[in-house]
Parts: sequence; structure tokens; C-alpha cells
Amino acid sequence: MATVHKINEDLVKERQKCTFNVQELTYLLDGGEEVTKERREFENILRNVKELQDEVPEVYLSHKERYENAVRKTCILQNVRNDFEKKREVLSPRNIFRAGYAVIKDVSPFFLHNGMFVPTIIGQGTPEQQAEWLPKAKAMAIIGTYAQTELGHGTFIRGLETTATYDAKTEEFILNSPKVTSYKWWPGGLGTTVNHCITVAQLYINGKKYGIHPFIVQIRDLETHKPLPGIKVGEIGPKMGFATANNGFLGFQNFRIPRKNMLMKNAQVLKDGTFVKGMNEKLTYGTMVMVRVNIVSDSAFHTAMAATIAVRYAAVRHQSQLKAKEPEVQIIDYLTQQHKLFIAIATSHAFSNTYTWLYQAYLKVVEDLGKQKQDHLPELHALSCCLKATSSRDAGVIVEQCRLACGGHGYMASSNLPIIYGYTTAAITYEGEHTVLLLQTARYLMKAWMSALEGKVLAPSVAYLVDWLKSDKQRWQNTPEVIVKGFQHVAAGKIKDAFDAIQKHVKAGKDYEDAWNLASVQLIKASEAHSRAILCDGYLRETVRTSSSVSPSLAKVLNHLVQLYIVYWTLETAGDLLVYSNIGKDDIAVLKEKYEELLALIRPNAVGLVDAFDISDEILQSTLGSYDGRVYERLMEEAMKSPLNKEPVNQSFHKYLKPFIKKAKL
Ligand SMILES: CCCCCCCCCC/C=C\CCCCCCC/C=C/C(=O)SCCNC(=O)CCNC(=O)[C@H](O)C(C)(C)COP(=O)(O)OP(=O)(O)OC[C@H]1O[C@@H](n2cnc3c(N)ncnc32)[C@H](O)[C@@H]1OP(=O)(O)O
Ligand SMILES: Cc1cc2nc3c(=O)[nH]c(=O)nc-3n(C[C@H](O)[C@H](O)[C@H](O)COP(=O)(O)OP(=O)(O)OC[C@H]3O[C@@H](n4cnc5c(N)ncnc54)[C@H](O)[C@@H]3O)c2cc1C
Repeated sequence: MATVHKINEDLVKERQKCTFNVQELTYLLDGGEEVTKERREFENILRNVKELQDEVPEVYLSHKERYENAVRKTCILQNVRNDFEKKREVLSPRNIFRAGYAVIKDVSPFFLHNGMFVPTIIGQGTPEQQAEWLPKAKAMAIIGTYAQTELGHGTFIRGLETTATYDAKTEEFILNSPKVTSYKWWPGGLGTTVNHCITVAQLYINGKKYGIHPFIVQIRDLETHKPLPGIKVGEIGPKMGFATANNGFLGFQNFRIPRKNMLMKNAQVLKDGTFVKGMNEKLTYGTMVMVRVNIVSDSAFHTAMAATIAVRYAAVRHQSQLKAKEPEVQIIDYLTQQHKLFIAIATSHAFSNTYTWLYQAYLKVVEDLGKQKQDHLPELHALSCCLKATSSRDAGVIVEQCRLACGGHGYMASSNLPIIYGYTTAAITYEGEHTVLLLQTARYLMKAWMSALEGKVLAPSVAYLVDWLKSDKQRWQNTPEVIVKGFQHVAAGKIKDAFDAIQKHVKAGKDYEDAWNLASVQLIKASEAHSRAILCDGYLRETVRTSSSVSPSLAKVLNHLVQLYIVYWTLETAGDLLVYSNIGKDDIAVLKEKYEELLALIRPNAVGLVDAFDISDEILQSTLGSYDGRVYERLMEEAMKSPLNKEPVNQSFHKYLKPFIKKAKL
């Protein structure tokens, strides 16, 4: 029988202090009691699968062993999931995504199968293609990835070099990787796991180039798993994180695939080689839009993980005295510690709320596209780009801040903060590099500004530009609503400045593209300011909306969190607000006090708030963040698992140290 340990006394006291119902908040964050129950049930089943327990912590395994262990466990996870779904409803993707952390610890080699391969078939395939590939893909009879990036190009996908040349005689495409730079590079699971992939390649028909399109390609034999003739595939080697994601490379040499393997929901190639244009060529980029939306949710989860670890640890950890002769204090009682941590909790809520409305906006666009309507696509693209960029970047900063807040122990692998940092920061680069995505949003903002100047009606997310042009700056008040307006004024002011800078360069004789480049630092600042205004506005609106449907005690805490988020960012961007809004120095002084008040109000609920994220110990994988708070015992237990502690004297002593010391004595 498993030993039951006492919960750390500080954590017991913290939980007693909590002023709201933790369970109620968990249900709210999950999207309903049923979702929470489903998640807990599934996590509970996984907890009891003996084969999923690691005898040796993964960190001590070699690169190869780690990967093999991840594949072994991912297969078990998939089987458990299948059994679960036979008896009950299909698990929500977010619940499987969370459970994956309990099993794989790092990133699953199947990550891209569920995350991009299946969604691309759904988003880019015709009904016939879906009927052919989806059942096999969903049942995992075939396993796939998304192979777009190449050694030479990741951002500029119009520059991809893999070619798909149509041969009308055989009704096939011939895939080729003409140069080393045209090799696919990065796709998760490609290294040694998948047997299929979506390959994004330049289409050629009768010597004419038709741009990039997605193709389903089988790359390995389904029986032997050997690469098919004409395929060169392998793993790219160790990275900063993503240790078990099995990222790979792939090259083609006259590799033929049937015509029906080009995903043709948008553009089509007919048997005789006629090219039929799609409604909008950018719809080929649809999977990326979907993943960018999902990354906002991932960022919320990664931030919640780091906050849970660091807040519980801060409640357990005592260090230094505030007053002489008094006991050492819990480090969570240092205001500087609260400053580092409470924003982490609020940020996770901000991203969850943002994801909720952004995902609805995404679904609406998908529905519209089904009716051949694409009016909201540019706005969705602009929003998904800047919110992916800002949420992943903020999450990276927050996770690192949480690590620093745990002092030396945060640097331990067993805290799990390094792995969380690895996958959080990867998201800043993948699915569209940070700066590049901000610049995509900036393109939209420049057009919106021009439309505002022309008096046109703007899309809701940029409608504030019209208000800004119409009215004088509003009289400042230190209320969340007026502060959000202030963020909109900053965004509008920066958008105007960037626009004017471009115009200035153009007037001075520069090409528009050069003028754009010269103004691009201002453009990304405008995009960042726009993101912050959107995040604060959306978070505030969602909080007001949900507050009416939850208990008053919870509504109060949610209100403290949203205020903290807004005031934190006011103080962080005070310089900008002073330039672009009516805020005064005195208002900032008042807000500094307000911020300290909010920290004090949140303090008794800090542990309750991270408990409400309801991240099980198996998912958290952290010596510092476990529910029972046995921090020191767990650190010691984990240290004892080091292979170096398995023998009293390591052989290197006899081999190297002893002769070395002897020589030194002579
Ligand atoms: C253990 C079990 C686990 C189970 C798990 C279950 C999981 C389920 C839940 C899953 C949750 C999360 C899953 C996450 C999976 C994450 C996997 C991550 C791994 C990483 C993958 C990758 O990185 S894939 C590769 C991504 N690559 C990129 O993002 C490339 C970035 N570059 C681009 O997008 C383009 O090249 C760029 C947009 C920068 C430029 O394109 P270009 O064609 O040159 O266009 P422009 O000239 O700049 O613009 C022309 C106009 O087009 C408009 N536009 C551009 N893009 C879009 C678009 N996507 N949609 C609409 N419109 C677009 C642009 O705005 C311009 O318009 P304008 O009017 O002319 O201004
Ligand atoms: C962990 C991880 C997993 C990945 N998984 C996959 C996968 O499964 N499938 C897949 O296809 N790809 C994958 N990728 C690749 C990823 O999508 C690309 O790395 C990403 O899109 C960035 O492209 P890049 O590497 O070419 O960077 P680059 O574009 O070369 O960026 C380098 C620098 O140049 C700057 N830059 C580039 N273009 C511009 C511009 N127009 N204006 C201003 N600055 C610019 C960037 O801001 C950046 O600072 C993965 C990457 C990582 C790190």
C-alpha cells in the first residue's frame, strides 16, 4: 500500500485561509463540472497504470532510451485513451493534452500527429480525402506529422524549395529535394516515429510554379518501418528542450505519390493537369492559424504549472527574518515574492479567458468559410498572430520568473521548471517566429489605420482606432475600464506613429518595402501594444461576464486578479501611458499603492488559486510543487535516485582521481 504522507503544515494553514470555493473555480477554468470530472477520471486511470511509472527518472536515461521510453508510454497512453473512449464520450483535446504531461514528462513523439497531422486532413482535405485518411489517422493505424519547415526556410514559406511536379501521364506528383537547404527540418515525430506526413511543397505543372500546397505522403513501410525508396529521413539531434519530440529531417528523390494525395479542399489539380485556384490561397495556411489559437491555451497551462510550483514552494519555504528575534518567514510573505508570483496566476487566467473568445472567433471563421464567406479571416489572422506571439513570450518570461522565485532549488531538474521552460520557450519560435507574427499583425494594423482615416467602419478588435480619432483623450480615472481605454490609446498612438514613420520614409523617396523595414521596430511595438490592449480588454470583459454567474466570494477573487493584471501592466508600461494617454504622475503613484493593496488581497488566496488549476502531482512532476508540500523530503528522495549514489565509490576514483591525486602529492 502506498504510504500516505502528512500535508505540510504551512500549506494546511494556507488552504484554511482561502476565502472562496476552490472546486468552483476549477469547474469554471475547465469549462464545467463535467469536463473536470472527465479529466480527473482519466487522470486517475493513468495514475494506476503500473507500466507508466518510471523506475529510473527519465533525466538519467540516454537520448535513445528516453525516446524509446516516450514511445512505449505514448502507446500505452493511446490504448488507455481508446479504452476510456469506448466506454464514455470522446475526451476533450485539452484533457488529453494535459494528461500527456503525466505520462511523457517532456514532449510526446506523437505530438504533431494529434496537434497538426489530423487537423490538417480535416482543414485541408476534401470530404473524399477525409473519408480515406481520417479514420486511419484517428485510430492511429497511420501516424503522421506536419513537414513544412526546411533547413533554408521556416518563416518565408513561399520560399520553400521542396518540389511536387505533376506528371499527367501517370497522374502522380514527383517529390524532390533539390538542395540541402530544401530538406525538411524540425517536424516533430519525423525522426524515427511517423510513417506519414503532410509535406508542404512547391507545385509545378508543365514547368509552371503554382505556389505551396499540402500533400499526404507515406514515408515509411507500414510493416518494416523502413524509409521507402527515394526517402531520406532521420532525427535532427538534441535541442534546448523537446527532448523526446523526435524532431526530424526529410528529403525526397523522385518520390512519386498519387494525384489524390494533394489535399484539395482549397486549390485542386485535375487529372489533365489543370490547376483550379481556391477561394483564397492563404487558406493553405489554415492549420497554422488553428495551432496559433491553441498556443494561447497552452501558454495558459504552462503558466499555471509554473505558478503552482512556485506558489506552493513559496508557502513552504522559510528564509530570513523580517524582524529580529522572530521566526524565519514564509518567503511568500515577502512583497517582492508576491510581485513575482501573483502576476503568474493572473496571467494564466488572462490567457484562459482570451483563449475562450479567440477559439469562438476561430470556429466562426471556419463556419463562414464553409459558406464561402471570408470577411473575418484577416482579423482572425491578425489576432491569432499577435496573441500567439504575446502569450508565448509572456509565458516564457513568467516561467523563468517562477524558476528564479524558487532560488537554487528552481534550477533542479526535479523542480520540473527547466522542462516547462523548454517547451514554453519553443512556442515563441515555432508556429511562426515571434517578431514575424507581430509584423503580420502590424500589416493589418496599418491597413486598419488607413481605413480609420478614411472614415470606414472597422472590425471590432480595431474599432478603438475610430474612437481615438473621433474623441479627445478621455479624462483619466484609475478604474479598470478607463485603464483599458488607456492601453487602447497607447496602441492607437503607436500605430499612428509607425504609420507616419513609413509615410515619412516613402516621402523621402524610399520604396514602401524599405520604408516598412525602417519602421519595423515601431511596427512591432505597435503590435505589442495592440496585443496588450486586446488581452486586457478581453480579460476584463470575460471576468465581468462570468462574475454574474459565480458565487460572490469567487467573483471577488476573480476581480482582484483581473485588476492585478491590469494594474501590473499599467505600471510596467507607465512610460507609454504618460506619452499616449491622459494618465498623470499622481495617478501612477495611486496605482502603485493599489497594486500593493491587490497583492495583500490576493495573498490569503494564493495557494487556493493555484490549487484551483487542479494540476495533479503526476502532471506537475515537481519536487517543489506537489500538493502535500514535502519539498525537502522529495528533493532528497529524487537525489537518491541519481545513479552516482548507487555505489559508495565511483569507479572514476580508481581510474582517474586516485592516480591524479597521487601524482599531485609527489
Ligand atoms: C500524449 C498525447 C497528446 C495528445 C495531444 C492532443 C492535442 C490536442 C490539442 C492540441 C493543442 C495544441 C497542439 C499544438 C501542436 C503544436 C505543434 C507545434 C510544433 C511546431 C510546428 C510548426 O512550427 S509548423 C511550421 C509553422 N510555420 C510557420 O508558422 C511559418 C510562419 N510563416 C508564415 O506563416 C508565412 O510565411 C507568413 C505569414 C509569415 C508570410 O506569408 P506570405 O505568404 O509571404 O504572406 P505575406 O506576403 O506576408 O502576406 C500576404 C497576405 O496574406 C495574409 N496572410 C498571411 N498568412 C495568413 C493566414 N494564415 N491566414 C490569412 N491570411 C494570411 C497576410 O495578412 C497578407 O494580407 P495582406 O492583406 O496582403 O496584408
Ligand atoms: C521546437 C520546435 C518544433 C518545431 N516543429 C516543427 C514542425 O513540427 N513542423 C515544421 O514544419 N516546423 C517546425 N518547427 C519550425 C518552426 O516553425 C520554425 O523554426 C519557425 O517558423 C521559425 O522559422 P526559422 O527557423 O526559419 O527562423 P527564421 O525565419 O530564420 O528567423 C531567424 C530570425 O530572423 C528574423 N526574421 C525572419 N524573417 C523576418 C522578417 N520577414 N522580418 C523580420 N525579421 C525576420 C526572425 O525574427 C528571427 O529573429 C519547429 C521549431 C521548433 C523550435
